[in-house]
Amino acid sequence: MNLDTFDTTIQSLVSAAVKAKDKAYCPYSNFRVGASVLCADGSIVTGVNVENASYGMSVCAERVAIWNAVAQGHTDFKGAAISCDIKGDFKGSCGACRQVFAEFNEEMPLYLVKPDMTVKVVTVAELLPMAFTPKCLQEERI
Ligand SMILES: O=c1ccn([C@H]2C[C@H](O)[C@@H](CO)O2)c(=O)[nH]1
Ligand SMILES: [Zn+2]
Repeated sequence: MNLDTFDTTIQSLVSAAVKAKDKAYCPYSNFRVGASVLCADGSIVTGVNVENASYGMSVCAERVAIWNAVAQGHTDFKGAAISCDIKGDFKGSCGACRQVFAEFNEEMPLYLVKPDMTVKVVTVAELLPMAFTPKCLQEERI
């Protein structure tokens, strides 16, 4: 979908993810990712992937965005946008990030953004069916 299909809030969310990508710290993969989350009060918080010489310590843009937002007092998320430089088919977030999104809102729309600024919308539930969420811990147990 074209960006002008969306309302101005989502356009801002998408633009924030694309702009954030410039700050990605990815000297090992050279794979830049920018993410943004839309909070219930309308604020937008961004993240980038942050890599490390100890490769396994690297973290994705999506989780940095969520963690930044939580650190700023937000836990009610209405959507997230993710921008990377892949020109081909849209790519969904990694499994770890899907799980972190599901913690807060399984129905949350994710706006996947390609370099030509076309957007695909998928929900967290579509990317991570049967997620283990906080509700699961309230289920009756033996
Ligand atoms: O959805 C994704 C997939 C990968 N990465 C990062 C992790 C690593 O820094 C680089 C290559 O995997 O891209 C993200 O930030 N988000
Ligand atoms: Zn990830």
